[in-house]
Amino acid sequence: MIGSSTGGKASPSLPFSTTNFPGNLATRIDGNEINSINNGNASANAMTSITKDDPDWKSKLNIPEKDHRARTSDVTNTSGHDFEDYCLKRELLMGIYEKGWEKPSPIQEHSIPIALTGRDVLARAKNGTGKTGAYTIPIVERIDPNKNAIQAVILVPTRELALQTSSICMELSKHIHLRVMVMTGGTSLREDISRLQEIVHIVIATPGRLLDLVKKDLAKIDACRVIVLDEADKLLSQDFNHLLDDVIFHLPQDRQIMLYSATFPLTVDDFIKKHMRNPYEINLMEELTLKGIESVCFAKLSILM
Ligand SMILES: Nc1ncnc2c1ncn2[C@@H]1O[C@H](COP(=O)(O)OP(=O)(O)OP(=O)(O)O)[C@@H](O)[C@H]1O
Repeated sequence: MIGSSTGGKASPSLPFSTTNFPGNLATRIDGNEINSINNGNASANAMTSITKDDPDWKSKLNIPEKDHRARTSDVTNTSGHDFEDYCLKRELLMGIYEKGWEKPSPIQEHSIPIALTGRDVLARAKNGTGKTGAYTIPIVERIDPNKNAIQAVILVPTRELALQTSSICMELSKHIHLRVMVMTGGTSLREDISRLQEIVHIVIATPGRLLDLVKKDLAKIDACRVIVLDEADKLLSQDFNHLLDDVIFHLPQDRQIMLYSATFPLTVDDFIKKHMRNPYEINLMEELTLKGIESVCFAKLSILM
């Protein structure tokens, strides 16, 4: 095992402060309400004052108050990229800036440009360093809102993480007509089935519920070309491991797989070898700084440790 798990999502000691997270819907509304949100409405209202070619669009954004609290080097030690460097849609940039994110964090700098190319990604970074943005930004960029199909699946180990992730995803895409669905165990299956009759572009799910709906042929993921495993170490633990092979089996051959985690224990190796193709590796953990070293396989590192 390369390192030990640092536990779940955001906590007060994490590199980015999280306490004033402006739109933390996950703490205010439950999954069913999230499921029914239509980002399109927010978009229609907000877009009336900013036209597509408006050169002053940035100055008209509704930017939250700046957070002046101290941040650790995990998030400040960047190469100086701007979100605009990645040629993202104007509407997505608006969502990013209105979330209060001025510049990409290191994991976002490493991940976004590669993920945008469709290549598989294997990323290791501490909790709270912006991993969610590192994969949701390229996913939102590549979704076609006019196509009525599940185009991306984000798998997480718990319902709480699914809700947190969906709230970030919806905030970032609030100016785009995207439909995000949370699909987790412990909720009404019937409501999920009825929600699936409507348009869904992005599914954020725990593996068991997703697989259940896929096997019943209610959730169709045969056109889904991107899958993310967030907290991949937990998803590929013995509890879930067997489910993941099954989920991947239902995806098209031509798909992108991205793994994000603070740790990559040996249990992840099998999955990487079996399903991933020449993944681009990112490792931002201090004890394994790989700056300037290319193609170092996590598997080899784990043997050395
Ligand atoms: N580029 C950015 N600029 C400023 N704040 C950011 C940026 N990216 C993410 N954040 C904020 O940092 C906090 C932590 O981000 P996030 O939850 O994505 O981290 P994470 O690495 O996914 O953590 P975990 O592994 O615990 O899920 C959130 O409040 C998020 O809004």
